[in-house]
Amino acid sequence: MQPESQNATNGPKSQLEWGQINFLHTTDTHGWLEGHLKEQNYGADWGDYVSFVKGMRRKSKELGVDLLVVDTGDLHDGAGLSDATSPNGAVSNVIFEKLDYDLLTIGNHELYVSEIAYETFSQFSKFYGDRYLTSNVQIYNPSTSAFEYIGQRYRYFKTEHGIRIMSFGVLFDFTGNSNVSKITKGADMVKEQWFLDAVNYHKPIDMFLLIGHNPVRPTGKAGDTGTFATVYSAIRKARPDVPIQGFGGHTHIRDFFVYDNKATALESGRYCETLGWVAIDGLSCGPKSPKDVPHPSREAKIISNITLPHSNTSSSLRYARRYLDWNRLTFAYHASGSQAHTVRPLDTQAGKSVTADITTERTKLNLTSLYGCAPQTWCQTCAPFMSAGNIFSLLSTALSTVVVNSTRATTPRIIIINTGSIRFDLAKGPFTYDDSFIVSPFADAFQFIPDVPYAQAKQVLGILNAGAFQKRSTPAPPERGFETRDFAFQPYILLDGDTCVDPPTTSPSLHKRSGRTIRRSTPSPGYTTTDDFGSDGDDTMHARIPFYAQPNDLQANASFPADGTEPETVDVVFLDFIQSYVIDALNKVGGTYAAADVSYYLPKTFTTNSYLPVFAKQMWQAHVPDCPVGAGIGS
Ligand SMILES: Nc1ccn([C@@H]2O[C@H](COP(=O)(O)O)[C@@H](O)[C@H]2O)c(=O)n1
Ligand SMILES: [Zn+2]
Ligand SMILES: [Zn+2]
Repeated sequence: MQPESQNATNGPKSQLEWGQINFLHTTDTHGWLEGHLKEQNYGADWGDYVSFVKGMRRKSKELGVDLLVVDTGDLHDGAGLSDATSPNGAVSNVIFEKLDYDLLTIGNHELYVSEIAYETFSQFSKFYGDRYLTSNVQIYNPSTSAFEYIGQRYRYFKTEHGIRIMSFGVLFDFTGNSNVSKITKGADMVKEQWFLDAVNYHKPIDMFLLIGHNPVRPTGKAGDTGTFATVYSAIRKARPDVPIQGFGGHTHIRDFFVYDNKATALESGRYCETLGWVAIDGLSCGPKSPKDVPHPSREAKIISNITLPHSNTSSSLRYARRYLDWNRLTFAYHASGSQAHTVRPLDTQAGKSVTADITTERTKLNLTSLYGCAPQTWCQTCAPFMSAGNIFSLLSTALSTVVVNSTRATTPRIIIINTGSIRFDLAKGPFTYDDSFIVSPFADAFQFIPDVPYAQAKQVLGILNAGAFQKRSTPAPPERGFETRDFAFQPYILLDGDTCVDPPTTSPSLHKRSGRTIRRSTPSPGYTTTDDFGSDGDDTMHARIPFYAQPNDLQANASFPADGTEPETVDVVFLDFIQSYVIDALNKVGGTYAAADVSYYLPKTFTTNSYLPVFAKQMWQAHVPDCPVGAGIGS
């Protein structure tokens, strides 16, 4: 938890619009429940969010409207709190569960590892009961010897104010799951009898809620694994006029897509940086539109040139969408009424106790244990691939230095990793046990094929990088839904004693309200989103950060001949996660390799999470500015 007063240069631009029904949406939290300790703009923790939701539920009650809180999956792989335990999520899921979600669904990160999939089935899914939707995801249950849905296929329910909702939770066409689960492709699921029956339910449906770990924007290209358009189309064909509201995820971006004049979908970023907000008015049922607050005013108009079935009748629905930055200033401003006359404290007992739990668990897990002090910041996408500030230039050195099998140390080797194994920027200053998960969380191990003719080996990287959608790394900026985020760990400028949570003005630089004065500097770098409603969705205005697309894979070389000549043969070292792609690539250029030719280059316990700590301990022990003086170096 970071104090809201420290974040006064940027803040919410105005009150949220409230409609008859309203939604808060998280997705791809990936274990970031401690918040961003190095970026104050995303510095709230899960306890702050618990308090915020409480405040928003109270506000919705006072306004006499509905508020639903939704999450769309990917709970692990990205921070120490979720990944330093075995299995991942043993601690973080319990903290996550402090939030009384109305609807949730599963992400692909709940399905890579069988143990985690079973934990999700037996614990997480049971905790949320009929609110956990997995319309197309089943798991093998050894005690019944049958595949069973991990959660519910659908949920029909009535909101507090009487809106009758049919909801589904649909995972994209994911194929990287372990063999204990089964994912039904979206195109097949929509033909299943249970789905058709649910769409044509025997009781009235006022709104469909389509949640899913699934991008909201169809690419329109062959091989699109996103299936929201397929499910939307199936519902729309059967129910031409019923509103459909979607909440998606997986591509880690802020986005809002209009399917037709009664159907839209929101995607709310990643890593507890973004909290999504949607408000809808104009429903012919449910509560009255609330008084004394701004209302949703936008009609949904199709922007995309992708042809999908659409409603042919006019619509009375009006929408608002907003992307909130995940910090206490934002939470206090929107939930506790600081923009109105009554200012209430943000914190609740429950929220404070969650914050305390997070602190205790972080200590128990030793997450602040220090490996070394990074001399600079390296980012994923703010600088061109392999340039000085780009993380892959650092990793290329780190891989060459520490990924070495002592029995083959003098044998030339190429080391290939998928850039998607890197999940976040590496910040200047302390590089801790926690940071090792933040930057590279996976337990992917290094395998190799020995003595491959270099003539073949040197072509592998090009083939992988030219390959269609080999493994997603950083999402390429789409035509819309493109955003950037704050990488620079910018300090926020404060005035002495400034504790105000008033909204900022864009100009002039001095803002006067309630007798308090705040100096506003230029916006800090952060998300600058454009979606189907335009460029006004970000709750806090930021300066744009450059974005450079990165290739699928990175190659590092080591022990090559000192005279610059090409070796005859090399060891081809790669992550087990991309084994099949590397074998296919080698076989495309004359190789005849199979999985039987592959063995572990280093012990299986030396993973993508291991090499940076080893490198940091070797290279970053000297004191650099910004590192805590006297902090112990972790082992
Ligand atoms: N063992 C793993 C698992 C996943 N990845 C990378 O993560 C990407 C998926 O992440 P999302 O949050 O977008 O679902 C996947 O495409 C891989 O790049 C990995 O490297 N190792
Ligand atoms: Zn994700
Ligand atoms: Zn995902």
